[in-house]
Amino acid sequence: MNTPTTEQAAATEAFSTGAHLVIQAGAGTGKTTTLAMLARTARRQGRSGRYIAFNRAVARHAARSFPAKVPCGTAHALAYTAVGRRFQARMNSPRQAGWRTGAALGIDDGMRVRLGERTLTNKALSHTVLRTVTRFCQSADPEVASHHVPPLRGAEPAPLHAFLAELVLPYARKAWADLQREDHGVVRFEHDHYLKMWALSEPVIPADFLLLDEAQDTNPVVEQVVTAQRDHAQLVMVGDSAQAIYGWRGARDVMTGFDGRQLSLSRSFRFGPALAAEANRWLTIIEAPLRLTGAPDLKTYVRQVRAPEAILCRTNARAMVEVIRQLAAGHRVALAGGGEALGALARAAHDLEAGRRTAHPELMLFETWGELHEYAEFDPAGRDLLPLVELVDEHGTPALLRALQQLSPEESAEVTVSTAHRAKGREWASVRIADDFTGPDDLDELGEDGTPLPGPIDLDEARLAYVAVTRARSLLDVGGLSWINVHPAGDPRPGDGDAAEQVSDSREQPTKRGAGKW
Ligand SMILES: Nc1ncnc2c1ncn2[C@@H]1O[C@H](COP(=O)(O)OP(=O)(O)OP(=O)(O)O)[C@@H](O)[C@H]1O
Repeated sequence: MNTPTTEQAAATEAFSTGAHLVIQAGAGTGKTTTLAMLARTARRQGRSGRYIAFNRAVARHAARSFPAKVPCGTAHALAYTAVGRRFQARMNSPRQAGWRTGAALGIDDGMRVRLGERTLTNKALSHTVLRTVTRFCQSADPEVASHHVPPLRGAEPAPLHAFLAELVLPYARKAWADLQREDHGVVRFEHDHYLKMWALSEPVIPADFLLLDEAQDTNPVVEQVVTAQRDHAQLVMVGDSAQAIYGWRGARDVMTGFDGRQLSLSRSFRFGPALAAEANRWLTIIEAPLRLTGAPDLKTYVRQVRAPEAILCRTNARAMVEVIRQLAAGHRVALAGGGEALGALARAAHDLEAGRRTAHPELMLFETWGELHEYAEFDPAGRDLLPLVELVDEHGTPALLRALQQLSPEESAEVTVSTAHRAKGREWASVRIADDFTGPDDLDELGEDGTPLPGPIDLDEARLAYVAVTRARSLLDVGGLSWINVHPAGDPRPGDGDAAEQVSDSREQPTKRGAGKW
């Protein structure tokens, strides 16, 4: 058993008082070990409770170090026991195309509606109806409403979206009503559906304490259920606000603003002081309350790495380029999360190039490759698709599909390519940051030396950079993030007002480069 650090001892001590807690656990600081310490303390006090994670893999990892009597599971598992099991028969129904579900809900097969410059087909409408229900299920709202209707690529302007919402809502409400039937229905029953039904039933979780992991990226529906327990259960929100990178998907950082005693874990067990210093530059930019301390006995070098174990990219398109390069160099390559999503996009691009509409949910409003090209190049809403469009233009879809077929499983790969988003929660001995983590554009102003001043750093980009650099144990090649070495905010001195002005919060202004999905 590990001897607790001062911070771990302080967390255990605070936990034993029964107070609500927020534990900011920096990257690699032994979060699970600490939570298991809390769980053991509770057992000694004769208190019962549970650990809640956002996915099963994380819950299983925690269960390995937790006392047997403290269950580790997901919010979905709790909801399944309470509500979901009643819908078992519906969950096993075969998958069917969205347009068939749409037809069963009354969407006419031949339906075509003009949406600005684009045409909404029955397929696109059906898909949007189902996405609307999912978004409602992930929200804390009591009813399906127009803000749950997802923005459609190519039809983002507000009047078009309002028109779309009017079309979608009656079908979405019908779909939600259909889902209430336990025995059979026309909409395929998914896990998010019973989670929402459970949340709407205002459940009381019988527990003296609840440990919510990854609390910096919590769905509003889970946040609502967990925070509603605060009068009878001790709540412990654990995670790292500096790693909140799913805000664009509707996740919320429940830790910031939660009324509880604030604690932190800052001593890294993953890497040494040199990497901690690199991570701290980003934490300073984010204005996080936490600064990491590297493990003195671990040597981590920050320098160029020729053959890293992992290459972390900002976009999926760049990940694809890295896969092609590594294959060309004769390496066995894995793509974290597999190649399915990119394969679907490559096939969609292929359809559009052939002048056919695609069934890909993101690109359903486009009729030709040229249309998508124009959207990505000239519409600010489509700008994040530009890397993908350029990738297809440069390599061609057959080459992309061929490369995806040559992927190896991670266990046997020499190098794993991943997006920074997918790399969250993971670690490798050596990591290189890919070149698509470019710095902010220069301002129009010139500095004293006559060169253009660099623009402010987007805070969402800085959080992603922090996640990326903290994945390495022994070697980090900062690669595409090297621009931080010459940016005024890269090494701010205490009280350096100019440097503090060199950051911008994308919660206030939309990010220039989109959410970083593609
Ligand atoms: N007090 C301690 N003394 C020595 N080693 C420790 C201590 N606390 C945690 N560790 C070690 O740190 C490593 C990471 O811990 P753990 O598995 O709890 O982290 P995690 O929750 O998986 O990851 P992260 O901290 O990155 O979120 C483990 O090898 C663990 O044994």
